[in-house]
Amino acid sequence: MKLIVGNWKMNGLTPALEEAGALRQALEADPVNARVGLCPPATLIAQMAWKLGAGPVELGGQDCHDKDSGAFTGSVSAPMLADAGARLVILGHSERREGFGETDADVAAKVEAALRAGLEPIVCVGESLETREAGQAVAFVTAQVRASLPDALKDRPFALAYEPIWAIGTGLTPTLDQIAEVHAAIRDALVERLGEGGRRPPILYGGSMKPDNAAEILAVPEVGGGLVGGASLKADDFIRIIRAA
Ligand SMILES: O=C[C@H](O)COP(=O)(O)O
Repeated sequence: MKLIVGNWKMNGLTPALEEAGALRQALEADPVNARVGLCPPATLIAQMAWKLGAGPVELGGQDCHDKDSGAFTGSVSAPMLADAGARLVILGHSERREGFGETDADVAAKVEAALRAGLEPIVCVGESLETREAGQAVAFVTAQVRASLPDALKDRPFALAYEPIWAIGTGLTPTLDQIAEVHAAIRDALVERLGEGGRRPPILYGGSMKPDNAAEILAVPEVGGGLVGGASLKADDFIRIIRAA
């Protein structure tokens, strides 16, 4: 079963709760064979949890601190996300790695915090255009996988997301062969890092996934779902991507 997760990033005020309600209604009226997650801004999680109830949409955060509590002004902890109603949390998104200087070690510490709070992490990796053009995409991304996943993930539910930075919000996407190549390499790195275990964490694709390209991307081997930014903001578009799964 594919996992399709919407990441609203820093978008969404109270009226946007209606989009979440519309998503729930559509999925209840016509259920899908997919797991669906939605990661709104932290300010909306608690209200959205009431709106979504125990329905088909799981809530997530977009980041968390690596400490459970303390003097960290402005930060949100993993227990706070869980308390508000989240079950998932996106970690290591390139907008955090690039914009806030998060290292692989920082991401690994946040993954441990998420697991302590009972959250399911979605760990993001992805190369810049410069790295891809230098022929280093696979080496770069697999190095991120090896360094961002702590031992604590063994036998715990989690997902990875491959998001080429140059495809995020640009309308550009890699070819299906390029997606297949990186996803296969991520799977190998994952097995090398954490062993086969009993589970097979999904590897999501993210970066300009839209209703009209979702089906072909989701059919690529080792693409276990999607991490959707812009196209998750409107329930109609997001539902079309979910149904493509
Ligand atoms: O987390 C989502 C990704 O950054 C993709 O964003 P996008 O679908 O707007 O390109």
